[in-house]
Amino acid sequence: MSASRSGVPNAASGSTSTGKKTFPPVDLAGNDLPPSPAPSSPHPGRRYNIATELVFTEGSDQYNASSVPIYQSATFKQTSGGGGGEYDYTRSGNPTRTHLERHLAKIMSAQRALVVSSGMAALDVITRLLRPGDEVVTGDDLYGGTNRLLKYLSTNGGIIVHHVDTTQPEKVQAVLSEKTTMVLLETPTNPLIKIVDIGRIATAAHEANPNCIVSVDNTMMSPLLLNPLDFGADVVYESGTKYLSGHHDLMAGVIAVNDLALGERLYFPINASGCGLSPFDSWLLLRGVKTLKVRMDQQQSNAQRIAEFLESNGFKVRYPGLRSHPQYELHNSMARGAGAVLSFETGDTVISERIVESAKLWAISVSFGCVNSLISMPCRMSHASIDAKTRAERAMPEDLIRLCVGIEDVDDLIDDLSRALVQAGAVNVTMEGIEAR
Ligand SMILES: Cc1ncc(COP(=O)(O)O)c(C=O)c1O
Ligand SMILES: N[C@@H](CCSC[C@H](N)C(=O)O)C(=O)O
Repeated sequence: MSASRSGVPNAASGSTSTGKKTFPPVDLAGNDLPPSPAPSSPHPGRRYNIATELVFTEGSDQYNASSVPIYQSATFKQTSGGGGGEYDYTRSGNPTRTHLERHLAKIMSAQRALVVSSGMAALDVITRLLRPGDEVVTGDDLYGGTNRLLKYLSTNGGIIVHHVDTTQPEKVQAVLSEKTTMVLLETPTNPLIKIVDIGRIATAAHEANPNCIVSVDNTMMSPLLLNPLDFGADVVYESGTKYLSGHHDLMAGVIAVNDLALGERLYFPINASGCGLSPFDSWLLLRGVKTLKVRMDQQQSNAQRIAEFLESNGFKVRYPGLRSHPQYELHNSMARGAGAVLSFETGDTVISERIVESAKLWAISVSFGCVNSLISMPCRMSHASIDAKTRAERAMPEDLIRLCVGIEDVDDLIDDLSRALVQAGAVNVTMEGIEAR
């Protein structure tokens, strides 16, 4: 059994073909290990189109169960006093979790995937690579919880965090230096739906410091629509609470890498702190992933119709599926779709509040990526942990409404939204229909 207890043996460290230094492997105590031979492919690799790969899993248990069992066991019997079992303890590794990790590695075109208890736990694990004095470069439009964790690390952990407009690579370039040990990107950003050129920023970051870890939060896209590792990212992570699971019945986080020694570094805090995903949630997530494509196809086509409906009625809509999005071309050069989250402004916070409260089919909830549609006001909900002064500095409109589109009948969703817009006084009703005030 490997040192990882998670199904993937240690890999050799050294330099990549781009000259980028990689991490040496570590043992269970976190000590550096001498390089070991690179393993043969740790996951079977992708052979079929994504819709097939999402549902096709290889390997099962000794009974060839069609649905991989939930190994609801904290501990595992060993073959001798010196250990010898493939698993010893679920905090360190569990067969249901391993099965999910191998499946996700394949889906994410990564050498290794790790699953943890939430998207924030994933970011927490990644930021444990940082040391006091390290510099992080990140965006000025970020999920509120990401902003909160980075603020905590800068206040209490001696980490210097630079928030810049990551849509402008020259602004990123201006703060990059050999002290930059991590770049954290979101694209599209939550909630302003700004697009970030992952390849350009990853290249600049690695030029500034070959050891810099470029990490991309892929929650808004899912591996179906974007593979940040293909554009030079070192680590991709996402909240499995969203599209991957799709039913808002679990919390999960996924981390994926191509550098196996880096993967082992990331596994260490998962085992040490115990944030690995539980067997039951691993099973639920594995089940959810299988329907990712059918859900996303429907959510995305609904989102496109709704974005067009709002735009054609005079609202300023932020959605990368609209040709009017200022970074439409950039987004489509990286991604295979626009996702199902869009935001729009009404020009009046009270009117926005009334719209949110008048909608019936749209639940007033945080989160996104689920089969049912949600409506929210980010400044008061998902991003309320960013103080009002910072929100204003970062030009986050207080009246912003975020729509997270589900798989319902799109005409029902549009009818409900139109009724809410009229009821809230957000539109003038004309002979032709409605138009933003
Ligand atoms: C873009 C983004 N990243 C990360 C997270 C964190 O995920 P989780 O809620 O699963 O911790 C969220 C939402 O919570 C998010 O919107
Ligand atoms: N009260 C929570 C808010 C979670 S927001 C969840 C999601 N990322 C979204 O953008 O809707 C908190 O403080 O973290």
